[in-house]
Amino acid sequence: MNCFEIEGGIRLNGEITPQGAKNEALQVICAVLLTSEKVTISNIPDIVDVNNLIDLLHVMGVKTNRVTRNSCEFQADNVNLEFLQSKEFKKRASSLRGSIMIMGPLLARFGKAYFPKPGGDKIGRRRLDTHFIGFEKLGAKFNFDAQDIFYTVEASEMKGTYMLLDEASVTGTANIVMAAALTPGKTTIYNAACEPYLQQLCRMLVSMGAKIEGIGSNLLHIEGVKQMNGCQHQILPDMIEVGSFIGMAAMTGSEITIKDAGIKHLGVIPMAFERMGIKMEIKGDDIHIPAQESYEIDTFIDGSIMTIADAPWPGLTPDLLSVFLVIATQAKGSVLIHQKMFESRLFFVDKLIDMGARIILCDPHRATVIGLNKENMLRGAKLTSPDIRAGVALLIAALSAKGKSTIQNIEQIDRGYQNIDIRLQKLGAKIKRVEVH
Ligand SMILES: CC(=O)N[C@H]1[C@@H](OP(=O)(O)OP(=O)(O)OC[C@H]2O[C@@H](n3ccc(=O)[nH]c3=O)[C@H](O)[C@@H]2O)O[C@H](CO)[C@@H](O)[C@@H]1O
Ligand SMILES: C=C(OP(=O)(O)O)C(=O)O
Repeated sequence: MNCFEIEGGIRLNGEITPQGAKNEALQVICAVLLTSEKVTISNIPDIVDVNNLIDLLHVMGVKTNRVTRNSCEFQADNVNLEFLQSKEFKKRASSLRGSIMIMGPLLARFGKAYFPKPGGDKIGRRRLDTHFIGFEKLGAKFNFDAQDIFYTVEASEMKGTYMLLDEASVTGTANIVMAAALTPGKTTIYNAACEPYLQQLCRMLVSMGAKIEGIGSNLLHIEGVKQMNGCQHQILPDMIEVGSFIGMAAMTGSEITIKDAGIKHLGVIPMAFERMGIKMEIKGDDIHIPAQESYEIDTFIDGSIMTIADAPWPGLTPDLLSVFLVIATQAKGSVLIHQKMFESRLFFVDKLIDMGARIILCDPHRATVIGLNKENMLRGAKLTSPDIRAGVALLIAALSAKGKSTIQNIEQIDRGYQNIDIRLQKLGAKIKRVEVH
């Protein structure tokens, strides 16, 4: 297990380019299973989760050719379905969450799909009902082996239908869309998730020959096709990285330019940071964050305390709430952070409190933060990263804090942020990766 050692309180300066989006990469890489033809994907982030997924496809028999570290050719013309029952499959597939999205393509193309307990962040209950109810609506038979925690779907015949999803699940929608793309007849999905990840997946599927209408909305119409062809696809910049860098600049009082940020795909993210008092200038597709001595959290129009809450797209992504929480600790003013979707994502506030932050954890979903207005710096501390986004929030806290911090369990951060230490060093951060034996 490695850890980061960080000497905090240093202003950063310079340019940083976001990696390709982790959550889009996981979707579009699973989509290569829909065709026997070659699919080339570029701007793939070189991160643990994505590399594990590529390795999983490879051992399933998909030809993978890494043209560069960030682009890869895939050809799923000889998928080994027997492997899906093996111990090795279970081990590899459960090392991440996104691999659940191999199920939709496998079901539609081969009539069966299996999956063990998915991995990913332990941030509360993360049910998969939406995925399987959707598959069942398309005609699949579902079985759950509770002893082994093993999910099976099989179908001899599937047919398009209307379905209203019980919740706008991101990976659930992706799975159902991919299955419907190759299912005869018309499928209508209402209450579909429509994050940029899904919009990108749908655009990719269309370029593979799928017939999809309503992309970007919560009402998708899919006319199943018999087969799909190869394509080339480029992954968007990672909006969660963009948000993390905006927060990092504000918290450390640094002047940073985020290059090629994919601004038109950021939705309400820039607006939400502006309501936290953070100044930003948009220059073409770059975001320039000037050095700010302080930033003041807005109130609502009636003067009541601001709430930053997550919601399915086009609402604010839950994956940035930990970053909003951490930057609020040094803002002027107060804010209620309301993490509606996940029930165990806010417990890391204990660590921020140890560092000197003023936070009241009201319940597992809500934390009130009373900003210190940079009058008292946070103190360096020994920290452990409980999940990917809390990990990056603690990293931001450590960069801004007085003195030295260590962050353990950085595998969580590496799961989603490409060479983060090296990229931050280029901005002047004193961050060192230390191998712990
Ligand atoms: C690999 C991947 O892409 N992971 C993302 C994906 O996970 P994932 O697809 O697993 O998350 P889901 O969208 O299924 O659900 C996330 C959580 O929100 C709840 N929920 C969801 C929709 C809704 O309308 N109401 C509601 O309460 C669910 O019960 C669950 O607890 O989407 C999440 C929500 O954006 C992100 O945090 C994850 O980073
Ligand atoms: C929760 C996340 O990832 P995963 O769904 O892979 O656990 C995330 O990216 O913030």
